[in-house]
Amino acid sequence: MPASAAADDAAAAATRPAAQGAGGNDGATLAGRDHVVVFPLMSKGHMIPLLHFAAALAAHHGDHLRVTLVTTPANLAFTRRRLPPSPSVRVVAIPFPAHPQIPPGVESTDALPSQSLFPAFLRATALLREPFAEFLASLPSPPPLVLVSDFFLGFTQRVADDAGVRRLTFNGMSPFSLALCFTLASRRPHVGVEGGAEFHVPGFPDDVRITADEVPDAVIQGGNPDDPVTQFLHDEVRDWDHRSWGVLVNSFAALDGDYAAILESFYRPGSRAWLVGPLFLAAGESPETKQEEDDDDDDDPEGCVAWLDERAARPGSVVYVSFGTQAHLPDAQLDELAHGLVDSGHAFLWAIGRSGGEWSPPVDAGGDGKIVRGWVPQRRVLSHPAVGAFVTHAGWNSVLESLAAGLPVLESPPPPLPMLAWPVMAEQAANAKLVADIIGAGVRAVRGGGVVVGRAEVAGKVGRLMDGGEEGRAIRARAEEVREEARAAVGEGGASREALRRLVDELRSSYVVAGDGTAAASSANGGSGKC
Ligand SMILES: O=c1ccn([C@@H]2O[C@H](COP(=O)(O)OP(=O)(O)O[C@H]3O[C@H](CO)[C@@H](O)[C@H](O)[C@H]3O)[C@@H](O)[C@H]2O)c(=O)[nH]1
Repeated sequence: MPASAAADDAAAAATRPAAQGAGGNDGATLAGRDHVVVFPLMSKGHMIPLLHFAAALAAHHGDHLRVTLVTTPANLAFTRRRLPPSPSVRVVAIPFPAHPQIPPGVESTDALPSQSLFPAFLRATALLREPFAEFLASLPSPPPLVLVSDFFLGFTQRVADDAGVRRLTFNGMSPFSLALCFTLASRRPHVGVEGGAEFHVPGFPDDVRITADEVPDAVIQGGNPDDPVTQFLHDEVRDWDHRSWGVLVNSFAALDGDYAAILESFYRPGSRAWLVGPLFLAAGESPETKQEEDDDDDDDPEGCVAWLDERAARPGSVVYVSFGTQAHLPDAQLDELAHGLVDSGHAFLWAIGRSGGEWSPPVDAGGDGKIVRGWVPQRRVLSHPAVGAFVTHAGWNSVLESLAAGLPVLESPPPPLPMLAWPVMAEQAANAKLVADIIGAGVRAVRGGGVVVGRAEVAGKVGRLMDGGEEGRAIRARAEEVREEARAAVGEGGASREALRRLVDELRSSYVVAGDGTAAASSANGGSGKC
């Protein structure tokens, strides 16, 4: 273990001489692997689902598996709050590497002073390779059953290979969006297609048609060799991610499992996509949800729930607005959004976070508009009866949380919220397509390179969702069906619960021990197969 690493408890510091190695290919170490190491990217949209994955393992496999969550010191408090107080789960912190462009103490993407520092942040995380390898080597024998790590942490594949440990990659996206982004990036069917013209994506169902302005930014940027994130992915991720033993996916078969096979085709032969979500439901009653019930002030520093409680007498009267933890809108767009919300005539709660910077609203909504720059307990907000619609950037966690709002805490939650899906960056355009056109759980904001969505569109679409008309009712009914499918997926015998059980079983049986006690398989992650 690195000398400077902090451990959650004394047991976490258990070490063994490096000479015993973590290679794991001697017969004795192959049996009895019961340790899962989880290493999320330090970015809320990526961390939260993996914390829920750790909680799900503890809830359903805690009697025979141990989980170690790896993070950095400034993320410890956030991490601990979301993990169950189970003896089978512990947290280890590795110091965040010094980097000339990243201010000391900034260890999560949402704390970056500017989104332009995201590439530098990623470069800093790549410096965790050595301390992480030391940590893995310090673990007592036998080596871990699996390393579950974010795809941005490409070095973890190399460390896992060296240690003889299988690696599951996780990037927080849905099978639909991953399949779409990978196919567009490799086959490029969008190239040369004029503005509004529809085209077919190879391998996708015939009735799924895409237009050029729906192509996710991640694909557009990926085609630009000067883009610093593209360069990082090229240098540190691409050749490693596709060698993973499998892909952990925060979705469920009934929602977009049809795209899993396309996704799998981009990984080494035999690699499987494991749909075990929605992870916040698979985690069950976590400390997080219990805190939610206890009205924990730390999780609601701005008093959002109390503000909504004051409006509880008018169910469905508030629009909730959030663009997640990474998207930044230009001031001109924030102005139009503010005007549009006020013009809609509905009360709104807007979680603007740090992305609001120094911006101040050009219109005064009086007591009917609350703009919040601190943390918002989003899952509580989404299930609050006063809230009637969700204006969202369509980050995948937000989409799932909206579709399954109210679960698992409320037995009979209010109808899920119709979404105005307003993609800003990354794969969000694909999520918006799924939400609005394929699932039918919302409508989309018109987007397009640099185009500001105008106040009239905001007011009009919010009005359509809030005003109790046929469209809003149909969307709610569709979302309610999806919520029941999500509930069933994580329940006893459900597709996601079963996938988690099979994942654990297959990982165990994948470490084959020959009759003489030696390893029958020498490559933990299936050789050098690169797509
Ligand atoms: O004040 C806040 C802010 C965020 N959240 C939570 O933070 C998460 C945010 O995740 P998400 O909605 O997916 O948005 P991003 O943080 O923007 O997510 C990034 O990661 C996602 C998963 O890979 C991608 O889908 C997005 O495009 C990418 O921007 C959700 O669980 C929210 O509930 C809160 O609870 N309170």
